[in-house]
Order: sequence, then structure tokens, then C-alpha cells
Amino acid sequence: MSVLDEIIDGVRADLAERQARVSLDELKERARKARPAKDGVAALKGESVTVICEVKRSSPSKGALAAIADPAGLAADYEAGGAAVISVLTEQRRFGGSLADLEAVRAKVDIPVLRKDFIVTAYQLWEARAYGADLVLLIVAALEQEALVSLIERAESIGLTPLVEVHDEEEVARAVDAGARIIGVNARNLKTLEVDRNTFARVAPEIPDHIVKVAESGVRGPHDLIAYANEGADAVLVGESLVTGKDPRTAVADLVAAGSHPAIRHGRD
Ligand SMILES: O=C(O)c1ccccc1NCC(=O)[C@H](O)[C@H](O)COP(=O)(O)O
Repeated sequence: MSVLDEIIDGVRADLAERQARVSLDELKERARKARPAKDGVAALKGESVTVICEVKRSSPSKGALAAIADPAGLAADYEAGGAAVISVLTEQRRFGGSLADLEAVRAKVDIPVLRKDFIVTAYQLWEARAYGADLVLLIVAALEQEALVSLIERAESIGLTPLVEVHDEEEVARAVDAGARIIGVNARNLKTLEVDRNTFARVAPEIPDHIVKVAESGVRGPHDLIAYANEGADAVLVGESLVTGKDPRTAVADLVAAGSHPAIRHGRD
């Protein structure tokens, strides 16, 4: 069984517990009262390369990364540094996240918030909206095509912007066919956990121009952002290097400054 399959087994077990406690109708009612969702595409596509900053306590590949007692405070630092979107990992078993983290972050920042999890049912989309998310991650490798199409449509219909994650050319074709407006190319293979920063350069040319392109994982600092930008990234998603660094606000500001540097060609020349 791959790491991704193991994670999803755990996600399904935790999901069943939540579904037994909270009805879909209750979630929908809560979602209706939530602040209207912000536009994820508008937040990520700009003149400069934008930065999605992640609240990530631990990971299957590295174990414990950072205690993060105050996820909302960390998110506020990210926002002050110039982040375009905050990514909140809500998976509990392997990443130490929760819906409470999502809710706390949403209450603190004004920029859009991404629910980063392993979404396999519409119930999780309603949870995302009910707890204040504006975007949701949908992982192509975790979903049959019919489910992917249906979750993208449902997400859009309730105001969520899906960030559709791929790792190879075949998954790009599936994401495009399914109607993705934002595609994230993850340098991390979720089945082996290997990180290959060449993945974006190989896979991104298959993504049509009108789709927002996000380079995910393995960004250690401005030099990696500049490399991804020159390969056509509109945005980067950064977790580990921010949560393990000493000064997240300055680290984000350095990334944002690199993203607007005139040396970046990024289809703007
Ligand atoms: O981070 C992991 O080990 C991981 C393992 C299995 C599935 C997903 C995983 N991470 C989710 C992500 O994609 C990253 O948190 C995100 O792209 C940020 O990556 P990084 O900057 O390398 O922390």
C-alpha cells in the first residue's frame, strides 16, 4: 500500500466519525452563515509570482516539523510578509492539523485560506466552507475521474476554488479535462515521498496558458521560487522551510520580493 493510500484510509476513518457526529444539514447551515468565499484565482494570478504559505506541524516524510501552538498567529505573520493565500493542513494523523486550525486562521487573516487535506467526499467540501475555507485541495492521484469532476463542480457551486494537484503529465490531462482552473504540480511524489524539483519543468508545459500554475513543495528559499518562476509558475506553495525557519514573516517577505523581481522572465518577456 502506498503512503497516499495509507493516509486516505486514516482520513476515511476520521471522516466517518465526524459524519456520525455532525449531519450534512448542520454543516450546510454553518456554511451558509460563513463569510462569502474569496476568489482563489484572482488571489494567485498577478503581475508577480504569488506565495501560498502553509501551516504544517508535521509530515509523513519528515515527522515533527514545528509545534505551532498558535496557527492563527503564524498565519498573521505570513499575511504581514505578503502571502497571497494561507494553506492550512487539516489532516490530523500525519500532519497534526484540524478544522479548528482552519477556523482560527480564517478568523485572523483577510487573505484567502486553502483547506489542504485529502478530500474524497462532498461532505469535506461543506466542512471546508463551514470552517471558512476559500479554496480546497483536490489530489488527482487520490480520485477516480468521475469523483474528480464531481468534486470540482460541487466545490465551485458552493463558492470554493479548487486547487487541483498533479504529479505527472497524465494527471495534468485528467485535471484539464475535469475543468481545473488552478493546477498545482507537486514536486513530492505522494506514493514514495520523493521530492524532485525538476517535476514542474517537465509537467507544466502540458498545462494550458489560461490555467493558473502552482509549483508545490521543496521551496527552500527565493532561489527555488525564481527557478520555478522561470519555468512558468504563477505561484509557489511553501510549507517546511517557513515553519522550521526562525522568522516566517521575513522569510515570506523575501519570497514575495523575489517573486516580483524584474529578472524573472515567467512569460512576461
Ligand atoms: O509533506 C509530506 O511529507 C507529504 C506526504 C504525503 C502527502 C502530502 C505531503 N505533503 C503535502 C504537501 O504537498 C506539502 O505540504 C506542500 O506542498 C508544502 O511542501 P514543503 O514546502 O516541501 O513542506
